[in-house]
Amino acid sequence: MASCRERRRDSDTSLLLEDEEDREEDTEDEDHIEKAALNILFCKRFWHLLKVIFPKLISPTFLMFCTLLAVCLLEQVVIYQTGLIPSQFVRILAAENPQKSEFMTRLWLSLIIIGLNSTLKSLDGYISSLMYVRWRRLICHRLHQKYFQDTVYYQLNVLQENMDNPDQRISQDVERFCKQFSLMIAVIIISPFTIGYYTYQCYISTGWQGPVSIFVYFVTGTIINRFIMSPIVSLLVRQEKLEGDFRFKHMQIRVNAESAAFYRACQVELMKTNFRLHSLLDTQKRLINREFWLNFAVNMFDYLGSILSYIVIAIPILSGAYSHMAPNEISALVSKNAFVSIYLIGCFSGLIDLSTKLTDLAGYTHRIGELLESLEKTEKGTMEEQTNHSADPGDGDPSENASLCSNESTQSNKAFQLESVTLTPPSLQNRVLIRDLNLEIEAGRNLLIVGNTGSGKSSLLRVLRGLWPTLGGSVERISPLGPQGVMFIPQKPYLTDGSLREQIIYPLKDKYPGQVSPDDGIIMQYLERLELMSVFERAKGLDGGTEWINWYDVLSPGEMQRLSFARLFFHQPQFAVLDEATSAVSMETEELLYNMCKDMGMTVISVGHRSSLRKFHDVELKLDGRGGWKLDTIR
Ligand SMILES: Nc1ncnc2c1ncn2[C@@H]1O[C@H](COP(=O)(O)OP(=O)(O)OP(=O)(O)O)[C@@H](O)[C@H]1O
Repeated sequence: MASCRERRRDSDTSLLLEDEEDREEDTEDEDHIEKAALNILFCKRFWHLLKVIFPKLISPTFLMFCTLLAVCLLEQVVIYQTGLIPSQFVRILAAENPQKSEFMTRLWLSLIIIGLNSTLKSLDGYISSLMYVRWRRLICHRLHQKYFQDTVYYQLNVLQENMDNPDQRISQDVERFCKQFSLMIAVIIISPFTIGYYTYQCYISTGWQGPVSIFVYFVTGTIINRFIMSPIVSLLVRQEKLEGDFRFKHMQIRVNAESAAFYRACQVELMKTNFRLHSLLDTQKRLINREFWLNFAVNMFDYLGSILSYIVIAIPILSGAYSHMAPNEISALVSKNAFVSIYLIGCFSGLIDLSTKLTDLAGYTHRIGELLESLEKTEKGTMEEQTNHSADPGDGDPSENASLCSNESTQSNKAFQLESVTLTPPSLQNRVLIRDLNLEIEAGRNLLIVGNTGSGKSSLLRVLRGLWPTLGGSVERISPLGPQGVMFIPQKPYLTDGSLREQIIYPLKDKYPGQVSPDDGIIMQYLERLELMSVFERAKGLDGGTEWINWYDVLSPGEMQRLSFARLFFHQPQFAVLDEATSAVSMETEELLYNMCKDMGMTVISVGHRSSLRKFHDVELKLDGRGGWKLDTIR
């Protein structure tokens, strides 16, 4: 008999599967509605991306494009000459008196043409690859520029529920889009020229019947492919999303391996990870089923095309149009005509083949376009927010301003002035955490924010930082946010990739990369006082840990918090906002840290549960989590 725990696990799995089935049905319905809209959206989003990769007319991308066009045209001339080689040999060898000198000349010419052909083909691939790199750089730069604008990355990752896996879109989808498009571009740009030229050649050899039958064949192929293609695009978009979800699940385990291991969570994590895998594979299977018919149609058209070329050539031969010619001339002409017709059909087949690549391209275009639109919308919202708060000193870019302790000019008596502020979580507007709060945070008056867990303490800090909007009231930010004015130490210590120095000077950029800086002495003093010398040694010095990327795996929570304080002491802002920043250190260390803040003249705004914190503060703001608050002086 299955144990109670196993039964519960089974029921969890079946609930997840039922959930997924419901979602599958919903997506089927949505699919129909989305298909039409997706096609219009594709054109809009593709145009948007084209404007990113071709920013202006005279640009390196445009020059590359022109060079590629020239190379492709030249390549076509050489391909035409290569195609004529067999007919020229047939004419020489099938003549009544074959001439050795004529044969040798033709042989040398053919070798030169083949050499040229190979060079041009490699050049065309080379330029396409260079374009791929350049496009990827342009699109990623554009996305990064918007993503890292103010708090846009926070809003996208935390507050916007409809935007899945922005990281995957930037790192993977852009790569695939650029690769696919760079492979298609040569075919797209050269097709009008080759089709025009070979249609003319085909007309000369076969009369109007040849080109017309090939055109009819192409149009039929395109219409059939169009019908098969449309459901594939929405499936591809979904597959990319599930691919990102699956990768995210593995990343979650990677980042939280220790916590999961403490819970002995292997079974539940196995179930959840397999669930993501199965959702992905089911969608992939549906996609493969649909692609079967697309591939079938594409292959049918490729092979039917070769038969059609013989039908086209047969028409003038069977109607006796070439009966007056010598046998070697007819053979040469048939060989030449075969090449022209087959090449023209090949051009059309190439365009039909593009349809499979186009579905992939459309999927990536939607995902990148969606992200770009969302980024633009969020960026606009943030800018409007900033304009509304134009009285605020603004965030600026703290990393640009690398001066240590040069905050005299920006010193102000107050950090924040809150009037009648009402605050709710962003997606739960009926759950008021704080109602009509009036608060003035001024220099020299340390503020302690207390309340039960979930009562809105960190949320108030989010509002102060401008991450969350308020439901009502006004928040005036008087002191500039950043290492010179108001510096936030979040509840989860944030350690970036890079050396120990980069952790300490964060969010500033390294002023003296790889050199001894004048700040080294002071940094070492802080490391010693905070008992972080063992970290200094393990990191092989301030600049030694470049390959030691994941600090979270190798530092204890207490060490991470002390490192955050080393950062705070390095910057010495006028106001320090500490969100449970000493929860993982001993009371003695907590006392040392607060005393150091006091000695440096910092005003602290702390969130915390420990009663030992009271003695370092002057005022206490108590939240009840239902909107109520109380401000008391601490004696
Ligand atoms: N991004 C979010 N979207 C919606 N609700 C959120 C979000 N972040 C937090 N909340 C909710 O807002 C409420 C207040 O959260 P907050 O983090 O401010 O609590 P807190 O008082 O700091 O708690 P703790 O002492 O446990 O840190 C909680 O109920 C929380 O679940």
